[in-house]
Amino acid sequence: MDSTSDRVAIRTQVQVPLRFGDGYTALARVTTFRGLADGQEHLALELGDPEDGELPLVRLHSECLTGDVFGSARCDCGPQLREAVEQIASAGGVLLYLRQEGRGIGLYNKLDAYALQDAGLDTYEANTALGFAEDARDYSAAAQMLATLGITRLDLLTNNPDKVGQLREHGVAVRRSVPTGVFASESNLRYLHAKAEHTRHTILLPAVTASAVAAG
Ligand SMILES: Nc1nc2c(ncn2[C@@H]2O[C@H](COP(=O)(O)OP(=O)(O)OP(=O)(O)O)[C@@H](O)[C@H]2O)c(=O)[nH]1
Ligand SMILES: [Zn+2]
Repeated sequence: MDSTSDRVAIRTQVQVPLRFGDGYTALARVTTFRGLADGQEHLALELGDPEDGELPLVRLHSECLTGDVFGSARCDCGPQLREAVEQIASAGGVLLYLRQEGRGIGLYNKLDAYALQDAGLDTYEANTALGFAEDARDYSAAAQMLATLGITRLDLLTNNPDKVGQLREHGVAVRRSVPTGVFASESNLRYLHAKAEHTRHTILLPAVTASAVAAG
């Protein structure tokens, strides 16, 4: 852990009851922080309680306004977020909601990348065509948040090996990664294939069809 973690502190903790459209409810303790490395307004949602001797289940969820809020079918973020809340509330753990829209390039740039994808580039090629890294996310602040909450050992809900690797580099003991569901549809199949092939996300997918390619 780098020395900036020493300066990170809890700013506020509040209880937020969550209620989803289908009636599912959960109670979250939401924590905000002072002094995070990247200065962003990241949130921690603590849900449930791990059984004695069990490790907390943790998800680093990267913000996706279009998927998380509006239900965009271009990606799998919305269903992953909902699944994560349920799994963590059941197992006990924390969801870090990280303000890393568009894999760290921001919302407008992500939408520019969508336009390039509609012209034929894949999700990573579109980032580089815009002058960004393929994936600009850095999980230092996430490691600081976990340390501040006293979480040093955990199971990580993800298919992304980079999240596991970066957390371990920051001294977090990730025991194992727990795969998320695969929420494939015709609209997001090409995007999911690019993640599996390009950044080695551990997701098993059906073959891309001609109509899925057209859908981007
Ligand atoms: N730049 C860019 N960002 C995207 C695109 N589609 C989704 N995102 C962003 O990608 C982030 C989610 O990352 P993913 O690569 O889908 O999944 P992950 O978080 O790496 O992996 P999991 O933990 O397994 O879900 C969110 O911040 C989305 O806004 C895209 O086409 N271009
Ligand atoms: Zn998304």
